[in-house]
Amino acid sequence: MFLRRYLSTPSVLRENLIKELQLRGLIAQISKPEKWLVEKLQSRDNGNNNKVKLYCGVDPTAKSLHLGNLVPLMVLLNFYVRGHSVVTLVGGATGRVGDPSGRITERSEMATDIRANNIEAISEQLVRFFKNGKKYYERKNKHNTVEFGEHILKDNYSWWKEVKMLDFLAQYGRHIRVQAMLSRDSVTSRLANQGSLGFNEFTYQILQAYDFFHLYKEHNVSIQVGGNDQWGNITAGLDLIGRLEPKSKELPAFAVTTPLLSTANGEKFGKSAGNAVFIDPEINTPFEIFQFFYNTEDADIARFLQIFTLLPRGKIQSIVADHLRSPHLRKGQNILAKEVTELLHGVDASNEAEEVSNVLFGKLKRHEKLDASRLIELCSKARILQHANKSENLIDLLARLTNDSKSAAKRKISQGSIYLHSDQIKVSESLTNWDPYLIDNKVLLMKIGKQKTFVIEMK
Ligand SMILES: Nc1ncnc2c1ncn2[C@@H]1O[C@H](COP(=O)(O)OP(=O)(O)OP(=O)(O)O)[C@@H](O)[C@H]1O
Ligand SMILES: N[C@@H](Cc1ccc(O)cc1)C(=O)O
Repeated sequence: MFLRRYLSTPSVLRENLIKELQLRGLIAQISKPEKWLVEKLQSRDNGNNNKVKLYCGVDPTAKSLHLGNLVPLMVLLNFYVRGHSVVTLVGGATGRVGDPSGRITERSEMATDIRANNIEAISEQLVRFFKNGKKYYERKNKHNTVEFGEHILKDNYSWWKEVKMLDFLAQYGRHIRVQAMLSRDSVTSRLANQGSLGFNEFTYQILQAYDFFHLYKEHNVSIQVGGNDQWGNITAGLDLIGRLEPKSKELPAFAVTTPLLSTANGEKFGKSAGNAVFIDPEINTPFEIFQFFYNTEDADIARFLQIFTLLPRGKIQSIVADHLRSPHLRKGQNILAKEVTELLHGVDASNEAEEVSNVLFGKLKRHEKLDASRLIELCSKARILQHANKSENLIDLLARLTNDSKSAAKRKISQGSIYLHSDQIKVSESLTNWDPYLIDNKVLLMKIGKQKTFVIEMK
């Protein structure tokens, strides 16, 4: 019986989860005693029912989660598809105070109605992320029975609204040590850089510490996951749990942090740095998510596949090996882009994004039949459809699309770098009638230079 169950378990479940996450590059730090956690998860992986509960929080400082936030959420997803329950927390209370971690300047105050909208939008995204993640994993593991955990959504305002300041100080104040608070990176780095730090931001760590304590005490949530900038806040929670909860001897609590995803010049990818790619399709379309990953450097393909997908590591190795045999075909980037778009927005959105990308980046076969209505539909969804009037001449259209001068447009034409219908027809300045080049008499594909193709609806 046990053997049968073991054999029908996806191979990925049989590896120790912590080791698996480390190999996937998803772990920066784990608090001690790491061995306890590894052994507990090992016994679950061996078929025992040893589940853990873990949580990750996000403050409602924007209307949407972004790709950086997905890194710790992918840790939760890896646990969830192995039957562990995960809690995601929206910081309705903490969002009012402002986390100083990883920031050199103070946060400005946010209007109450904007915060309320953000809480609602982020809560929906968190629910959708685990719903889509479940479907995604089921599609990839059709032949195995998978046991998912539970996803629970919380807003920390639901307990903070009951807490009275005097009671809190009397009951917990002595257990929160100022020396430890002063030594947290978020505080020392701000003060060292002569940045100002209000009492609100200084006390933020207490709020997050108490959240962990509350979830541990009331719901046995014993692991908190966050990006590595959250280490101080999470370990503040461990201190409080260790001081106040007798059961922490048998059920130790843990901090698990992920590396921070950064840009090529080392900046944390996120809202504060202003370089975030959001998962809300109203802000960044599925096509833009696809495009973001399609532009991954060769050296990052394996890393991103390990972090942002649930593909087994063996499969990732073979994808990368295949990619490196002919990197110019961008097969690795294409698989990465498809997988992440599918995980976030579903199979249809992912296929559509790939279709648009094939049109834009010249992967059309010479005689491939294109349907103008479908092009219009897909490209307007991707928000890249251009419009022109058939009476507009080539030079004006070109100058408008490239946001450049007419003389620059003329130069491009004389250099022979403008093609119609992707790269099939080189354009000369004498072109006056668009009709012979239109798809179904409606759509023009114009490629400018080596890279970019414009899809233009002609009226
Ligand atoms: N670039 C990133 N890489 C990995 N984790 C990240 C990244 N950005 C945010 N996170 C993590 O996502 C979680 C939620 O972060 P948060 O809502 O503060 O986002 P943020 O972009 O860091 O926001 P802000 O810039 O306003 O601080 C935290 O655990 C944080 O460490
Ligand atoms: N401090 C976290 C969000 C958070 C809030 C409350 C928590 O209990 C946990 C995490 C961040 O800014 O990224």
